[in-house]
Amino acid sequence: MKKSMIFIYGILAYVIFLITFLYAIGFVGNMVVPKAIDSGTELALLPSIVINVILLSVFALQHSIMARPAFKKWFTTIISPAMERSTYILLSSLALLLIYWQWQPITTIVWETHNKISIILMTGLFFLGWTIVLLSTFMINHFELFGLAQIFNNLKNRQTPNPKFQTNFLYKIVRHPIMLGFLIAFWATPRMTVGHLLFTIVTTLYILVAVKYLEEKDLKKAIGEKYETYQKEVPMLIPFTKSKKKV
Ligand SMILES: C[S@@+](CC[C@H](N)C(=O)[O-])C[C@H]1O[C@@H](n2cnc3c(N)ncnc32)[C@H](O)[C@@H]1O
Repeated sequence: MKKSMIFIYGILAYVIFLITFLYAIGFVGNMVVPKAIDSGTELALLPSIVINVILLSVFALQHSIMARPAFKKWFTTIISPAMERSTYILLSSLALLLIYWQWQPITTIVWETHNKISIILMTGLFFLGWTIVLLSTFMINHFELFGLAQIFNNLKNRQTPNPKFQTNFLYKIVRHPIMLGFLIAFWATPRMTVGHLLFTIVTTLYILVAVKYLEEKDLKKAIGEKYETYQKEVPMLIPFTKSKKKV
């Protein structure tokens, strides 16, 4: 494909990702967007659970399979390496849009607070979580993470350097601040329904498994001893739970 076409494709993929990311805040927070986690007509409990778990599994499978080095190696034999990351974020965004579209609300309340201070605290934590997610992408490399560096370098006939292993800012406090941000944003709510809780439990389990058994395995293989030292010194997700000096 022509370099200019790849560039336009990558920009489009990034714009779709940005819209999907912003929609996620409204979807999980039950605010602003037309279809949120607790809105819509309710089905019976069992079909709702089955549909929702299938939707989350589609995202988890797409996200995990396409992120593995072996898959990327094969995939870049059929598409330009410059398009690989953009395609990954585009398909992740489509999987998320499918969740927003087909999500079945289950609105039985698990917890709810009417206390003003608790509502402010929970809502503040919710936005803090999303802020941590966004800021952390810049701490590793936002432009490389979302394919923009790859399409720009390709357009300019330049090689994109291999991603750098980062241990700066929030990456000094936990090894996975992006995932920590998501966990905070998903759990912190003044009004938790069964549907929201199902979403939160499944995504929490997915994050724990994907980070520990997939991402860290690949990072250890790629970075080696330096990553093992990082694992010993910096906690995975819960800040200040390791006594050793930080890297
Ligand atoms: C969606 S990001 C999530 C990063 C990390 N798990 C987090 O929660 O902050 C996934 C990409 O980040 C990369 N990555 C993870 N830790 C990194 C680090 N410390 N420095 C640079 N890249 C990292 C992984 O190789 C993967 O390509």
